[in-house]
Amino acid sequence: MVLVRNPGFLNLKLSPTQASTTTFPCRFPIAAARTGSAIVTSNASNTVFATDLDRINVLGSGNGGTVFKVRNKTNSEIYALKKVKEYMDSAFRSQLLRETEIPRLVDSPYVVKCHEIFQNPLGEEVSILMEYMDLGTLESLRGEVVTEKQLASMARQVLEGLNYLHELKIVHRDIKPGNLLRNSKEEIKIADFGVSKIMVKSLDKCNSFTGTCAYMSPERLNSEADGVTEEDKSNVYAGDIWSYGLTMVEMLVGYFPLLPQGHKPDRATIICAVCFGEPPKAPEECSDELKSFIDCCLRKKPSERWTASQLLSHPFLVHRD
Ligand SMILES: Nc1ncnc2c1ncn2[C@@H]1O[C@H](COP(=O)(O)OP(=O)(O)OP(=O)(O)O)[C@@H](O)[C@H]1O
Repeated sequence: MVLVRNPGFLNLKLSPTQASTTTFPCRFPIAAARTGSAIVTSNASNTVFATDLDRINVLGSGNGGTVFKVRNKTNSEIYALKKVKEYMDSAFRSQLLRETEIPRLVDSPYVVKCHEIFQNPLGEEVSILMEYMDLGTLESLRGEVVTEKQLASMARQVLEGLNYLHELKIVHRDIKPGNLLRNSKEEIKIADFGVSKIMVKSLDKCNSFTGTCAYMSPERLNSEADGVTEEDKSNVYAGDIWSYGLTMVEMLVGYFPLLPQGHKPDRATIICAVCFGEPPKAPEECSDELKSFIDCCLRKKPSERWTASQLLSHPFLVHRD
């Protein structure tokens, strides 16, 4: 089946910086790799130096910083370089820790690769060199026709990435169309660990109100609600599955599915819709398998939601190989 999609993606953030097409030389005040404390980590076999990079244009910006398209002068390789915002307070330091700690652990074809992390000697300025995804985020798919086959391919790739992260005990906490990147090889990868958290010991601080609230699960938005148990609160991975399910429905219908199309979202309306409304469903004309798949992701009770690993063997994905 084919669904005709409409524009209307939810955007609860400020407009991104307009992309510039001007080429200008790299003038990062960041030290190159292997110069004392300058480099934090490297996953690549061929180290890239900050001074090798020419900025091409701005790809976008978010709460965490600005992302540039850059070229390595030595071999013409293209990358995305995220310049993390400069803060000198503890918020900056903890963001820095998250941004630099997690990419070091992650190596999956379904997660945007982090090649290098540059830091200046004082540590107050950090840039992350990433794999460049030439088609941008899933938000750019608005208005396009998405078949169930295409959706299954998209859904599987994101799920492989989530399953990988969850097995490493990493909760992403901000899955949404704007954090899923595409390239022209038809690959989709999870990006942006700005609010991720490694759950090595437990769940502790994962109940704080960070991330994009529109895609947050009911138990995260209102952990004090009747019926939310301690077990529910501790099942933090299920929160990613809710956000994922919502994102997949949005890909199908073309607008944020918890509100009527064209409705301007505000925090209070979203919280009411998530916590007191019925979970969104796949449209009536979809196959039973797709309807069931969405239902398994969007159960209000976290313990009833399927895990990433269970969803990977759901008939909606299995029967579309
Ligand atoms: N690896 C990449 N390749 C290509 N474009 C990218 C890459 N990473 C980010 N971008 C672009 O840069 C934009 C900003 O990314 P960034 O991670 O800073 O913020 P965000 O995820 O949009 O917002 P926030 O951090 O507030 O959630 C993205 O929306 C995307 O268009």
